[in-house]
Amino acid sequence: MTREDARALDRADPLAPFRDRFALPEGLIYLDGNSLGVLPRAVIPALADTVQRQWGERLIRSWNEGWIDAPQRLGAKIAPLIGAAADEVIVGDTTSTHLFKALVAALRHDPARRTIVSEAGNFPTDLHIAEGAVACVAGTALKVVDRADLAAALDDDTAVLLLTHVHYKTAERFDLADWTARAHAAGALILWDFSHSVGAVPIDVTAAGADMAVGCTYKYLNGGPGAPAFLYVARRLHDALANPVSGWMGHAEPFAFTDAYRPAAGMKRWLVGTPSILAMASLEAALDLWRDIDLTQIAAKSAALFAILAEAGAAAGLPCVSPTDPARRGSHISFRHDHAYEVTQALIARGVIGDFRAPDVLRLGLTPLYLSHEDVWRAGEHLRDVIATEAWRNAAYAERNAVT
Ligand SMILES: Cc1ncc(COP(=O)(O)O)c(C=O)c1O
Ligand SMILES: Nc1c(O)cccc1C(=O)C[C@H](N)C(=O)O
Repeated sequence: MTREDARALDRADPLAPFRDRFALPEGLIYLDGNSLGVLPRAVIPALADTVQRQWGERLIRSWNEGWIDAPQRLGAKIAPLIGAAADEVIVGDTTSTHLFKALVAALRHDPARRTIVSEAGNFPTDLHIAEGAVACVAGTALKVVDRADLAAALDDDTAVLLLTHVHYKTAERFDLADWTARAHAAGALILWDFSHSVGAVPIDVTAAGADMAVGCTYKYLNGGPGAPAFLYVARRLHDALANPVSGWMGHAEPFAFTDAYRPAAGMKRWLVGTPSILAMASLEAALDLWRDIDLTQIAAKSAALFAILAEAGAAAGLPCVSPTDPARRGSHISFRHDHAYEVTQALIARGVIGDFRAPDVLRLGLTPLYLSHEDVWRAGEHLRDVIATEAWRNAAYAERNAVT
């Protein structure tokens, strides 16, 4: 791949016009959109309006002018990105909180089933929250096994299988329909974490028959730091599952101010307390970008960007830990190196922002909406140079940051 080849791909790229809709810092090649997405330009006026007019002028009246329905309205905007119906998704809280609510609900669904099954090496919060959930439901347990042992771990004691669709470190992707069917064959529910797949790969929860899913919105959906997360529950389970964090926003009549809790119908029962409207406003403006986007174009461009870095990594002699088959991975590429931390820092010093995941992974996010093929080609050239010249052996690059 030459720079000219990359430029030719950019000229033919149907997603190229979206780049201008993001405030990309000058001179930076940003390969960390899988951790914190770039600021969409539309967020700036949307936040200004929310602060100055909605909060500043309309004040409390704004609750009746769009704020109170924001969780459902934003859920309906996320729904097409995961193949759900508009009324099957709600936005609010964090991914961690949604995981807790969904896991406890699943454990209480069928008291004869007492186990959560999940994967060793899953993103830590998923396992930590699962640990917390079983501690809250007497007689239940968490079974964490290697990926190769997951199928054998499912049995008639499994209440719920918790899987992260795309692995945060390696980018390995579970087959959504296949693993949903396996959980169902064992009589269990399935809960998917789409944090690394929503906006990165096509998802169809309806076709797969998935039960529940959660996901964060600050990565590929560019909702902003700490943007509210989403929860999907299949409509057939809406009445059957109960939110254990029974707050007033999930009440059937929050403004009746009654003492006793009575859950709302549909997804509204999964709400807890007052949502952060400023965070919702930022996310909503970011979600509106997705209205006209064809996810198959996202997948095709992601594969093309991956191929560029895979070639550069191979030329540098770096082992790639991400699957070679695009259908079996998400939208980042990870390489192994004994000094991956220092390599990451050396790249950052050159204006190529990726991240390090302990103990030895260099992770580079490929966000088709705002990266050009030429950006990624240039990142590949820097990577080759940092490895070939051993530029990473600079003592300054070994100093550890709090957030890596
Ligand atoms: C798979 C996965 N789940 C959950 C989270 C985060 O959860 P929260 O937004 O609650 O911090 C992340 C990343 O931060 C993640 O990669
Ligand atoms: N959520 C994050 C945060 O609050 C600070 C730093 C990084 C993050 C992340 O998103 C980490 C990310 N989930 C990962 O896959 O590593």
